[in-house]
Amino acid sequence: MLKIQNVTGGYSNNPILRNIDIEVQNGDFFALLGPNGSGKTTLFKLITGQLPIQKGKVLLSGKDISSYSKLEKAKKIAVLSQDTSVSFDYTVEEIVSLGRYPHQKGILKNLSKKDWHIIEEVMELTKVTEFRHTQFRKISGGEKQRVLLAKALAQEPELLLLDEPTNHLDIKHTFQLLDLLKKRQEEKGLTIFSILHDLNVASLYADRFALLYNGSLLKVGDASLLKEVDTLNKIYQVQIHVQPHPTVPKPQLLLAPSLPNSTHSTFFKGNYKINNNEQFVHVQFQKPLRTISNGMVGNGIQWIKDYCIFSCKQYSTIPPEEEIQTIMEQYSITPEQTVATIVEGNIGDVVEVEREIEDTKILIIVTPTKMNEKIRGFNMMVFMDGYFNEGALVNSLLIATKEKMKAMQQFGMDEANETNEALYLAVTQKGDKSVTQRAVEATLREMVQLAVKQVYQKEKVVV
Ligand SMILES: Nc1ncnc2c1ncn2[C@@H]1O[C@H](COP(=O)(O)OP(=O)(O)OP(=O)(O)O)[C@@H](O)[C@H]1O
Repeated sequence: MLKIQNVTGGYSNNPILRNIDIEVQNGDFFALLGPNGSGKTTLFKLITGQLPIQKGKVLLSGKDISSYSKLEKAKKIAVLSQDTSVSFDYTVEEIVSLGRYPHQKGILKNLSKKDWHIIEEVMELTKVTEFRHTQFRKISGGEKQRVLLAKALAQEPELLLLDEPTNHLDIKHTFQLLDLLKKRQEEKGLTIFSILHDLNVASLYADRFALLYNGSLLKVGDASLLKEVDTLNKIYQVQIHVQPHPTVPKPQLLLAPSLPNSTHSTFFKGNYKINNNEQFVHVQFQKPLRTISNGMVGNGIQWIKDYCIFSCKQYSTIPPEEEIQTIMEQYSITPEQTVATIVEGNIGDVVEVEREIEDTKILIIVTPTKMNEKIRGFNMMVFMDGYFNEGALVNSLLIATKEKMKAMQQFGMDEANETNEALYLAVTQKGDKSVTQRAVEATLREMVQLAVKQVYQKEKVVV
């Protein structure tokens, strides 16, 4: 549909953009990304003919774009730029009807029945019908944006060029506008080429992406381009973390403030305290840790400061969340960053095991759940002072579980024991990213074994 071939160009003799090659396929939603000043608007202007191309060419449906007449071009391309100013004092409806101009026939260029049908349809789609008779200058920036989109759609273009179309829009209208464009793309095969600033929004809607940096094309590709964190960190100069969207199969970026980040905290020494008796264990840290857990409250992956296990004689019919809330109130534990589980039986004394491997400190806190003075299960909290990605977190969780089972079997307990056991694994996310997972794994195994053994020794269980 649109082929940008080795294009160089810019303002007078200053070629802002150099050797740009981009191909936009028929029916694609293509997002042009890049930081401020990277040349996105300049490229836009080179395509629309507002700026002369110094080298290379732009092809539209295989034909040099400069060989199209103005009217021919207007039948194929509609442009929605950032400039929402309009020279005359038109009403909204008049502006939208201007979009039909390239299709009007005859000398008088009157609007036909079909033209009116399309005008009504696009005004409905963009939700501007209600102010159709209002002067364009009297509506808000976001409403103007929608009216100009209606005008662009009234043109019935094959290709829609958009320069940051969501600039003036709030979240609701941003998503409404992009939903509308996506529908138009899917139902009518509209090809969309849009400058977008918000990488997460771009990820949700676009099929292909181009990344401009300093006037050069850095990357072209599908959504996996947004997973190239090192490239994005470099060109946007912010700390970016990528993660999958929980319901849409697209990546989403999380940004971190560039505040001083201490390499390693000394979080084990004096930075946590343990309260423990037969009814509960409460491990409290001064700062939250990224935690993966099977808690009844605060489960999944969350930032947690308070790690609780409460005991009960027998599970009641009250939902555990409510029961936990009551218990937490009783002990004055705030619920904001808390993970908590209720287990059946009494809670035994805690055992703490601490190690350091390759600069990563690991602390394991284990408590047994007991019934009739017999150990029925083990609750385990693993704290690690280092950076762990999600794969490493899941892996560590698996190792801790497996090793606990093995240790329990060595002491004659079988896994058929149907008690609820708490497993919390927490990391500080500080320090060097390249913790050698293998070394951590081996240490973790040894620590879990030791912790379980010490619980048996403490509880004076004879094997
Ligand atoms: N009219 C102009 N005359 C000369 N240079 C210009 C002109 N407009 C922009 N530039 C320069 O061209 C470079 C690219 O600007 P451009 O507007 O294309 O960037 P952009 O990627 O669209 O940025 P933004 O995200 O801020 O809109 C900038 O260095 C800018 O200073």
